[in-house]
Amino acid sequence: MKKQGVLLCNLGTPDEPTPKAVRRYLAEFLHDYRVVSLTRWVWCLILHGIILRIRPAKVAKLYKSIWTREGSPLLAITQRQRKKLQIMMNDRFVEQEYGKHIPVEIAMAYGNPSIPKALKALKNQGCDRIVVLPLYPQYSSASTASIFDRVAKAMKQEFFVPEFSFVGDYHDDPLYIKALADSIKRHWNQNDKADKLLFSYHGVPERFSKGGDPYEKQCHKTTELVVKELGLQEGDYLTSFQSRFGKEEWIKPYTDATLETWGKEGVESVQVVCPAFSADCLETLEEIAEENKEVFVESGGKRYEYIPALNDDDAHVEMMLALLEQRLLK
Ligand SMILES: C=CC1=C(C)c2cc3[nH]c(cc4nc(cc5[nH]c(cc1n2)c(C)c5CCC(=O)O)C(CCC(=O)O)=C4C)c(C)c3C=C
Ligand SMILES: [Fe+2]
Ligand SMILES: [Fe+2]
Repeated sequence: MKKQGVLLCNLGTPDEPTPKAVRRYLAEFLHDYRVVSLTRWVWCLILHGIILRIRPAKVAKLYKSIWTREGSPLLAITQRQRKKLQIMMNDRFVEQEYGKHIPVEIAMAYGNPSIPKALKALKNQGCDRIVVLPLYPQYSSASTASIFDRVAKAMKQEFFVPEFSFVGDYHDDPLYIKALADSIKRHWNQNDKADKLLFSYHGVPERFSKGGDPYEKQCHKTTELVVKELGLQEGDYLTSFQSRFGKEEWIKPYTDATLETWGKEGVESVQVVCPAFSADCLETLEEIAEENKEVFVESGGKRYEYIPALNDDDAHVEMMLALLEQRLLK
């Protein structure tokens, strides 16, 4: 029987909220062809000549505003998810059924802890079968597939490649949908329901959808299933896309433009949930909770609330456990 291990992956984050650390992180991230696929020499000129000279100082300030005593929220939350998942697995999974204890490691596609290091840690614990769970509910080539590439690259120099099982997406998983819907209901119990519920997902270039990336469709499906569970009617909610980067067209409608229109049209209150993010991070805590609040209020809106990501909620970790149970061999 094989010794199995689990690798939880997320996108990555700088080691410190300083221009130097942010530059290092962005350089690794933005060199990935899955993320930006312009002709290499053209992109390298833009990236090294402009972006990596200007963006790190600006973005480091934003990271400083969300940094915690445990470090970057994205990493701190992923560490908490790992800890809870390991405890739940130890409690629930009968060791004899799976051969041996199943270790859980975390890794980031860019920055630390790196995918090669985490895979080495699993290998050192004797794992010869690894389930990789990218914590991206909706598949995208810029997120999920880049993890696939990095896992494969880490194995390139190895004589022995373990057996891998790779989770592609869980955008319509019933436990994920229920956990999301319950988190929204919880928010409604603690704060009154707003005029509108905005489902804001990380955006990708339009080119992705045209090329066959199912991300946009999967985002709409997630919204459809959650609103069904919540009993919302058309007009009560909308799906939008945030975090635009660069000059090309990204999938629409844009989150900021939607909030501006709603504010101007007299919508008084809005609640925003970000189902593409399994952990709170710069894109939710700063862009959504702060920047976009300003957009809405300055356009005439009165009440604006961000509904936190599922983070290390029990229901979220239970969902991870169920996804793994479907893939771990007995
Ligand atoms: C350059 C284009 C980008 C694409 C395409 C993209 C897709 C994408 N990203 C996430 C998740 C996250 N992105 C985060 C930050 C972030 N994203 C981009 C660019 C693209 N993302 C940049 C340049 C940054 C860094 C911040 C900045 O400079 O603006 C994060 C947060 C990381 C953190 O440290 O908190 C996450 C998470 C997904 C899911 C996705 C495709 C669907
Ligand atoms: Fe380069
Ligand atoms: Fe991103």
